[in-house]
Amino acid sequence: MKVSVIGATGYAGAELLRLLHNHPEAEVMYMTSESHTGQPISAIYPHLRGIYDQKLISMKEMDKIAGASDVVFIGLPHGHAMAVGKVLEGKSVKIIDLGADYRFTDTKTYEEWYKVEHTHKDAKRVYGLAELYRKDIKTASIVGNAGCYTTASILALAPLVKYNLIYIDTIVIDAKSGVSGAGRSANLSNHFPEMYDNFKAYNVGGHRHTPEIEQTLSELAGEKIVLSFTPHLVPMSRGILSSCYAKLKPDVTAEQVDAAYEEMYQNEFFIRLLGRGGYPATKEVRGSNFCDIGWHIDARVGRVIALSAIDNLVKGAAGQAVQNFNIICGFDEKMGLLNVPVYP
Ligand SMILES: NC(=O)C1=CN([C@@H]2O[C@H](COP(=O)(O)OP(=O)(O)OC[C@H]3O[C@@H](n4cnc5c(N)ncnc54)[C@H](OP(=O)(O)O)[C@@H]3O)[C@@H](O)[C@H]2O)C=CC1
Ligand SMILES: CC(=O)N[C@@H](CCC(=O)OP(=O)(O)O)C(=O)O
Repeated sequence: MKVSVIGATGYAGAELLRLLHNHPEAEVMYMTSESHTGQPISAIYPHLRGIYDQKLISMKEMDKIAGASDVVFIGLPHGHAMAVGKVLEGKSVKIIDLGADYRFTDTKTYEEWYKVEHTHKDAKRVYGLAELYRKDIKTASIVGNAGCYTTASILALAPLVKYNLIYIDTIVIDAKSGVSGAGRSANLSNHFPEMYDNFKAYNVGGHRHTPEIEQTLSELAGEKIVLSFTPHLVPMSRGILSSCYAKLKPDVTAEQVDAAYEEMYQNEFFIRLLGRGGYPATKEVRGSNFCDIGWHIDARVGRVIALSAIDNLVKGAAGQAVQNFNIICGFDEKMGLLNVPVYP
């Protein structure tokens, strides 16, 4: 399959190139950048030297890109993928957007949280969280790859919601991310002295991943879920650890909770269940497409605490995009994604 990467100079785009290099069925045709057009990608990312030395082109050359590609991956900041989607409309090219433009079934919610007008409202899109929407992704033309915090949090909570084990109005998510989650463009919070040896929450009560998590969990529950989500910035490069709390319904046993996780994920290669009492760690998934999940019952207060760890750039972005690519192309879902986590 011929693929191109729009926004190849971002952390997500570069990670995608790393994974595509190991994909036996993917051939990278074009990669784009607006600020480094004409330069080889390896001049921006020296770790790609000798692997990808082709020159970056502008996404203004979209006709050329579309003509040469079966699938276009988009790694642009939110608000920018819609324009690409519109240009590619009607062409026989599938889109996998790593940003948020195509993640919402209700574009009003997108506009409300992202403060951007949605200019491609009628696009038929599928939410790109493979473990839950695999069947729809198979035939999709536009996949809105799930977000990073959302992937970790939804996967940790889904069995509890699906099997009706918790009070859905008691969900609290406390998530922590490495700094690469904020992208490569520097802002003050990513500046080394601000971030290093520091640990802080941000966007409390208003992070834009809140409605994305609510959208999927509500679909699973069959009723509207609202929840609290608090993200934190941790001084590490990669990784997300999500700690999710909820009140268990009366008489729900620990064994029922165990059975829910096992039943829901028994055939999911990328979900590694650490079981009741398990402690996932970001380093144990680093560089891989795995999502590790453990859960605990705090019987004293009647709560379940589900913990999940992912690499934000892999299962939270580029790896998930490749998983979705495999699904829409009819390949084995694991193709190009069998790399072992990098440890220590
Ligand atoms: N980082 C992560 O962990 C995750 C990121 N994502 C999503 O992936 C997308 C890319 O994120 P990430 O790689 O981290 O971001 P970066 O800031 O690292 O990269 C952004 C990319 O977009 C391009 N770009 C920036 N502004 C514009 C613009 N105005 N017009 C056209 N191109 C532009 C840049 O190219 P140029 O060379 O031209 O400057 C660069 O290639 C975002 O939507 C993000 O939300 C999703 C999940 C996780
Ligand atoms: C640490 C950090 O800053 N993370 C980003 C979220 C990651 C991201 O890129 O958002 P999407 O998954 O929606 O694409 C943030 O909180 O804005």
